[in-house]
Amino acid sequence: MRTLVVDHPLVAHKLTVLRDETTESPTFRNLADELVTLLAYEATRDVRVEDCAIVTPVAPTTGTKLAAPRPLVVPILRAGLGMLDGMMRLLPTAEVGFLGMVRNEETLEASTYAERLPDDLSGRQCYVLDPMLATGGTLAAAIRFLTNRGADHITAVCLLAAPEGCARLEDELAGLDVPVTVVVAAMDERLNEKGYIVPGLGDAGDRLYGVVG
Ligand SMILES: O=P(O)(O)OC[C@H]1O[C@H](OP(=O)(O)OP(=O)(O)O)[C@H](O)[C@@H]1O
Ligand SMILES: O=c1cc[nH]c(=O)[nH]1
Ligand SMILES: [Mg+2]
Repeated sequence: MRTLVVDHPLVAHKLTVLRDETTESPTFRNLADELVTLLAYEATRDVRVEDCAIVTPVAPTTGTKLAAPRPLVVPILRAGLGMLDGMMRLLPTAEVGFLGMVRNEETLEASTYAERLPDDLSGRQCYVLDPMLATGGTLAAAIRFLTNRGADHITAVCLLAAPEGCARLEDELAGLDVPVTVVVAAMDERLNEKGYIVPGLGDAGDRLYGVVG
């Protein structure tokens, strides 16, 4: 597994406002959207492309286009939905599949409550969107889900990660014969006793969409 922390002053600035507890949902949503577009630029560095012939107003030439099959973007509901538009801005022709997953806040185990994905992902490049990589349980399960269906290249785009979650992911994916890259705006210090990222930004889903009971 490859982890890429995007080191850029605009990312750092926007992330700082995002973390601030006084930042309200509308601003939080806008910042998450902008941050993802910045991360997407790095995350798509190895998107598959092929040559194509075109004619400019001056001369024929060989250009580059996204290769078939189209990449699949997979936001993890709920919080990953806040990253979808920002990703699609750079990959407007990608397909989108959905995975609904929730972490039990007592056991910290992730479970899947919804799925709308192609049955066959053979040969597909997948971009998984989830703002928080905390214990890593959710992302590990999502990656397993996609590779069990045949996905052969996974890039996860996250806003924040904890070192403990990255280590677990590395462990769980050790036998996997599929390249996995995690692109993240910042690697935080640690998890607290409740499995929250420190200093983090709190519950990403709640900050985007409000507290659910
Ligand atoms: O790395 P983990 O320890 O598994 O935790 C990370 C998960 O927790 C959050 O989702 P949550 O379960 O709060 O669902 P939500 O998006 O509906 O709020 C977050 O968006 C990740 O999916
Ligand atoms: O810090 C955390 C950990 C898990 N999920 C979140 O939304 N935030
Ligand atoms: Mg949540």
